[in-house]
Amino acid sequence: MSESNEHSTPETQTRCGFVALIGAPNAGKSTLINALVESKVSIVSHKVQTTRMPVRGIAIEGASQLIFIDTPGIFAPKRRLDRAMVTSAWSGAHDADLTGLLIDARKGLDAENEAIVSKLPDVSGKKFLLLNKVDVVDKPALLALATALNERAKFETTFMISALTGDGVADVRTWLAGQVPLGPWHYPEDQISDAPMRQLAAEITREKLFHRLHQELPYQSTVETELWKEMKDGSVRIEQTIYVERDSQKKIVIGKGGQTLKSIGADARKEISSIIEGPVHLFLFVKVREGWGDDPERYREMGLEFPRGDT
Ligand SMILES: Nc1nc2c(ncn2[C@@H]2O[C@H](COP(=O)(O)OP(=O)(O)OP(=O)(O)O)[C@@H](O)[C@H]2O)c(=O)[nH]1
Repeated sequence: MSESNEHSTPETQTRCGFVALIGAPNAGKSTLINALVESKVSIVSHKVQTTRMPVRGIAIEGASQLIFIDTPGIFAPKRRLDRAMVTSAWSGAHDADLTGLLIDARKGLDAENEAIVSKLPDVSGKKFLLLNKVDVVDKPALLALATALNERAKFETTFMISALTGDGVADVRTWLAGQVPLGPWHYPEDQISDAPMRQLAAEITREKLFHRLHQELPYQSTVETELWKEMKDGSVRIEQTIYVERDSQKKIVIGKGGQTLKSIGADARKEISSIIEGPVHLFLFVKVREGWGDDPERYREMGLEFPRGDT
């Protein structure tokens, strides 16, 4: 295909970007991300409440790093919680460099998809169209659907794929690799496979921390996973640091005789262990980091904020 010479990009010309996939529930987002990322991480994350895990998977294609943002399925919200989920899906798209609209080609342009398409102009980055499940839809219907959708919104390109069989998925990855902005990779190569899990584990510990101490800690206190190591016996050793702003907060987190930290650790360990379905050894450290809140790179690593695609 036309973009294939992208592979000859010199090593220094790395690219990196955030890609959001949006679509109605059951359009096949999880299946597609699994196929794009080829890692067990996205399978695990399917079981986890989505908003906790902004980064769903990372793929490398040539000199490009593609970071897939998780978004919940978009549907017509009836309840308040539904509305929050849908808002979160759209905000994922607003933060991404590229947004792919995934359509279940069997369903075509039904009311649900019409509603999503009508909101697409509000998304600022580049948009592309993915007609999924081509394994079960005949060609004339696909072409008609592609035409109808392209008349309603501006897409850079249209892919016809089967996330299930993998048909056409490599073309999507190659195209994305050429589209994401020039820039350094956000994740070091040796952390790619477990970066989303590190982030999720940090988010879980952070949640337990605030559950215990929400009145005593400033919201900015945060957690980083420094080590994620799969051991020979099948267990995972995780080392995390809780960063606070002042010595007095450090004392609060540790608690009398270390009791508070111990119970936060026990809660977090239990939950991480149930998600990865295996034993976890969790080690928590508490450090004072002054002025850490000014460091946007740190925010990013922790998944608290997405960089905007304005490079
Ligand atoms: N025939 C066929 N089925 C597919 C394809 N892609 C996904 N599916 C099936 O469609 C169903 C929904 O797929 P998911 O990947 O879970 O969909 P999702 O969009 O992540 O769903 P939510 O998490 O609810 O938003 C599953 O039963 C998949 O096996 C495809 O290309 N062809």
